[in-house]
Amino acid sequence: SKDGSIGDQLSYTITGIDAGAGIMAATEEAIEEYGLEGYTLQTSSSAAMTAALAAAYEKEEAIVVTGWTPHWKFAKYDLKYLEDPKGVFGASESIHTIARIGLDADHPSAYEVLDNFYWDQADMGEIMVAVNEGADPVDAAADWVANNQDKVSQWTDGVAHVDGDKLTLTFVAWDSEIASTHMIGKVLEDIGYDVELVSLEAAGMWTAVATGSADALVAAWLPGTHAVYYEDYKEDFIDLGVNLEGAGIGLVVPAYMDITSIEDLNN
Ligand SMILES: C[SH](C)CC(=O)O
Repeated sequence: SKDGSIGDQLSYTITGIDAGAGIMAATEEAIEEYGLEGYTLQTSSSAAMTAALAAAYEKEEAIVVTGWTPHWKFAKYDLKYLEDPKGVFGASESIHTIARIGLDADHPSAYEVLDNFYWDQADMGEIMVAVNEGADPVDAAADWVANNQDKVSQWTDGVAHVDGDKLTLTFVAWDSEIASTHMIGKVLEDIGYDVELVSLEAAGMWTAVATGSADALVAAWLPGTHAVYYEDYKEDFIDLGVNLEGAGIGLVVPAYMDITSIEDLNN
């Protein structure tokens, strides 16, 4: 192609995020399975990845990132997932809510709201886009909750309010989880909890709930992406089920790149 091989254009680099994210393990597996000669997966963060994407897109340069849906990048840029014929990145994922053992006895109202929590990609997207456009996540979450009382009341109707009980939610600073965690934290505050949000790496997020040092997380990507963490801790938490469906992970490139499959990275 015009500027040497695809690998040359990409400097044989896949632009990743934080090391503990499941998508990073999946990408390492893809490098193996597809025999991506000479490629390295760059570890950074969700924010650094989106900054690199913006810079490349601006100059119509080649880039391949570890990408996921829902995410604001698909609204902002013309992007595509590379086909994954070997199915390394799995099929559709759901995001689950995970509670510590004992939460139902200690904080029944929080447990009930977390168990009821379910929303869709458009809901999450509203908060993600607002944050990407400069809003503080606390404000973007509060706006969404204020504007979506019909949906929120389905989670909170009939749930007893509390008076300042302390609650800790853990998450990883992925744009999707910044949105969901701030939102459900605001809902829990509105029924009286004093909510602390703790941002950790993926392993730390899971460990905190599994050891009971945190109360819950709404950031479990299953069945594939967080399978390792789910298996590690499966006796030590309560899976409250799906809070968002139709999620997905994979390798993502700008539409201007003339490749369609992960296999084309070897061209
Ligand atoms: C980056 S996705 C939101 C989740 C994951 O890969 O662990």
